[in-house]
Amino acid sequence: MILSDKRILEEIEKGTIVIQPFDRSFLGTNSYDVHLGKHLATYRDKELDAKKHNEIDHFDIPEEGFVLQPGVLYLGVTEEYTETHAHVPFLEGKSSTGRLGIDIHATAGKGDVGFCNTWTLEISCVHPVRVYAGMPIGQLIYFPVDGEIINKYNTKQNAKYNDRTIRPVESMMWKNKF
Ligand SMILES: Nc1ccn([C@H]2C[C@H](O)[C@@H](COP(=O)(O)OP(=O)(O)OP(=O)(O)O)O2)c(=O)n1
Repeated sequence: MILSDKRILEEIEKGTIVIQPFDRSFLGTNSYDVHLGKHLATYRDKELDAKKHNEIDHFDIPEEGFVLQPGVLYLGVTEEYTETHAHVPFLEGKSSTGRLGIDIHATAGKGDVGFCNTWTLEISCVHPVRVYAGMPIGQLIYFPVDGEIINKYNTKQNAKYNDRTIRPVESMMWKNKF
């Protein structure tokens, strides 16, 4: 089951879903459109190491937009700060971004119950493509959860991505024990 537009509005009313800023016109039939924040980042090193803290360089998308290049992983961020306390949020692409050859996440679209933050986007493209801050980039959909949650994401010790930020956050894989 996926929450309908009416159910998303009800959950926002209750405070179990928070989307800031919120604009009613961005609500779809069963989704909410999120927008590309102005902050992007790329990894500093050409070769990444999953065991190490790979540093990123931040930069802003200028007024005239920024041309994404194929073969580069860009970390982006949603303009929207979200909280989801009772449902599982999923970040999905939009058909219109997909049709421009833009991917907005690499393998991980699922959020956790209790996730409270902006969403980091793992952006890649097929063609060089100019993107703009504030453009619609993806959509959030919400699934009800079956069963009680023992570890909410915001209380879990290893909730690595719950510190509020307006900039994209690099991989914290190095915090995992392996
Ligand atoms: N493209 C994405 C996908 C998810 N998230 C957020 C929402 C999730 O609640 C949180 C953690 O996602 P995962 O559980 O997939 O990540 P990890 O398992 O790597 O991290 P953790 O150990 O913190 O669960 O990151 C995000 O910002 N951008």
